[in-house]
Amino acid sequence: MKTLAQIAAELQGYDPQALPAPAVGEFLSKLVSPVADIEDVATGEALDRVLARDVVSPISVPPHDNSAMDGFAFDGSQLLAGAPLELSVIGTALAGKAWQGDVRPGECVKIMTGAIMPAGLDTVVPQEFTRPAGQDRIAIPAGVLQRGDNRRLAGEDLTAGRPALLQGDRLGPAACGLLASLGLPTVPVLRRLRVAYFSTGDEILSLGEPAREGAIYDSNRYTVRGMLARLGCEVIDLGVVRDQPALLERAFRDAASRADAIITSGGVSVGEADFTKAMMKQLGDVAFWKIAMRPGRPMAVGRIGSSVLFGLPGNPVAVMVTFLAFVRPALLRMMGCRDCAPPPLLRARSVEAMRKKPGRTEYQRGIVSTGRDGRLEVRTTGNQGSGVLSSMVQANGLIVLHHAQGGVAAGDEVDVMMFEGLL
Ligand SMILES: Nc1nc2c(c(=O)[nH]1)N[C@H]1C(S)=C(S)[C@@H](COP(=O)(O)OP(=O)(O)OC[C@H]3O[C@@H](n4cnc5c(N)ncnc54)[C@H](O)[C@@H]3O)O[C@H]1N2
Ligand code: MOO
Repeated sequence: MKTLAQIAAELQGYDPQALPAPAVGEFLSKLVSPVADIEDVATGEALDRVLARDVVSPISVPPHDNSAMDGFAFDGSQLLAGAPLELSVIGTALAGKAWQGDVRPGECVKIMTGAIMPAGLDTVVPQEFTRPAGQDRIAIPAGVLQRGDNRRLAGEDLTAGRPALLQGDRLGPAACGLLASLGLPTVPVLRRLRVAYFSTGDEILSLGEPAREGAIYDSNRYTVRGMLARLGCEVIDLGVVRDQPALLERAFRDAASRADAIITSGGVSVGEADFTKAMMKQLGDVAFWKIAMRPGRPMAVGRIGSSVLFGLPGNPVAVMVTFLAFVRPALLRMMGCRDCAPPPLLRARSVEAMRKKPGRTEYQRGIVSTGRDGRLEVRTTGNQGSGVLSSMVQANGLIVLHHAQGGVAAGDEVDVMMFEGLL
């Protein structure tokens, strides 16, 4: 386990007081490492879990050559360019009930989608391409078909003995279906990541408490809980912790004893009535960053005991932006994922001008839609204040104005990080 000082020494030009946003990901990737414990779970319960080992196909899928269409199977070597073909229908192959007999030249077998191809046959003509040509006979017009059409080959999806999924794959719905197609009732996965969260601040109210002057309800706890749930993490919700050393110490110690990662919100800036930073410093190896970005400028990172600490700024939008850009990729790495990159960027035409100075990364809340010309366009949600949580509800992506980038004119293309389904 490297100390923060060791990681800092490995990074060129590391300055915690003016950290470019791209350097944050690099730092965090050196700070965190994947969990090691493996458990078997039922395939039906494996959604969002991370594979602990490669899964080698025990069988081929599909197990036999079979038909992709309802139609007639025949030996495609009889197809001659420019010529129609007439065939006698000598039997029927059903899905789950194969045709067993011999099929000679001039003959075909009626076949259903998914039925095993009769021996020696390699081509299927869909029913609607044919016309009747007398008792138990069909005609295939010239030019509608090529040899091999509408036949699915054994093993074309998965081949016995080859890896079907790789260690570190995060199991989405398709991967769960794939495991089931292999007949695997259980799958080895890494244990779920345990993440503790608490909000700090004397002005923060929990739900159920009566409103009072100067106080606001805790929203960060709910956004963080939701974002962690989307990642498939086990959430240890420690609620709101008052700004008192004894309470903060208890919360940090409790979190560190139970969680792989601790996320907090608030108390990482330069405010006066803040014991949060002091307690982080006292209990752990923690750096206090000023990131050259907006929103999400102040952030604390490090370790308390063996737990990784992400001390997010208090502003509700800053919490979500820093989570998406930095915490989520770091947690994915801790979960053992092969792919822990931040969401990919896509290009969209900005319908409005945006002011921006080079020297920091800005994440503006954007609404991406399809323009009249069929191309993607993006508009901002308006007020970009980092306390305006409604902007995150309206937005479907973050417009990323990069570190070195200046202002944007209406009509310019910009990068957008889509977050639908992630946040
Ligand atoms: N002199 C400076 N002041 C500030 C700076 C700075 O660099 N110099 N940075 C600003 C930025 S940027 C941010 S972000 C905030 C971060 O401050 P803290 O992390 O110390 O957070 P707090 O002061 O506790 O709260 C900030 C803001 O967010 C609200 N908040 C906090 N927790 C919650 C919660 N759980 N649910 C909803 N809202 C919450 C809180 O009431 C404050 O309004 O500092 C700036 N100031
Ligand atoms: O972290 Mo702050 O959002 O830049 O207000």
